[in-house]
Amino acid sequence: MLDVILVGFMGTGKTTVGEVLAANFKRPQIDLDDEIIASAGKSIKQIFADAGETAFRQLETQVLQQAFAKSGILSTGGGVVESAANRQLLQTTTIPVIYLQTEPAAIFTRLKGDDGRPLVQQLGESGLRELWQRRAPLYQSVATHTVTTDARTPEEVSQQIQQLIGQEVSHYAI
Ligand SMILES: Nc1ncnc2c1ncn2[C@@H]1O[C@H](COP(=O)(O)OP(=O)(O)OP(=O)(O)O)[C@@H](O)[C@H]1O
Ligand SMILES: O=C(O)C1=C[C@@H](O)[C@@H](O)[C@H](O)C1
Ligand SMILES: [Mg+2]
Repeated sequence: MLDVILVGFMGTGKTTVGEVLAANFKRPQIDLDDEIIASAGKSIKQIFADAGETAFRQLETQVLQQAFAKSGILSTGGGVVESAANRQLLQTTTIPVIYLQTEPAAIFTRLKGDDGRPLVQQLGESGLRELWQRRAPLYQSVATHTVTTDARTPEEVSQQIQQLIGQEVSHYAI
């Protein structure tokens, strides 16, 4: 069974925090973007270039559904809430869904120079800000908890999540 699901905009730290939680809990990490890359046999940039965003979203829904049969910490991709079917899955699960919330300014600082996220290149700073505004209520609509990350390190964010989901890291001593 999945322990926890991380959602949030690009650059909020879902992959990074997922790694910390997986290490602390000694559980596997499942990263949906990595699952998509493995399933397609190419990078996200290449999937967008070859098949477009719609095809990418179909793959994303497939790997999300498959992830519910797995065990561990699930880091989603930033656009997982675009699909109503995905939102319904996230809204109806009993697994805690944590929204990592980060203001656009901090996200831009983190993603400056990033070359692996096609939407960062396509949309630029103002387009990304609009996308952030449009998606914010969608993340809220699927989340059981919200953690702000702007002024927190990934380790601090992980500690906060562990407190929220009621598990002490010492129970899982490394
Ligand atoms: N709390 C944090 N403070 C500072 N930098 C961070 C924090 N969390 C993540 N980062 C940095 O931000 C960048 C993006 O992080 P990460 O890849 O984990 O984001 P993501 O939410 O998984 O994005 P995506 O939706 O594209 O998968 C990385 O360089 C990472 O080191
Ligand atoms: O926010 C998004 O739409 C995306 C986020 C990334 O995690 C990747 O899934 C991809 O770059 C698209
Ligand atoms: Mg990620």
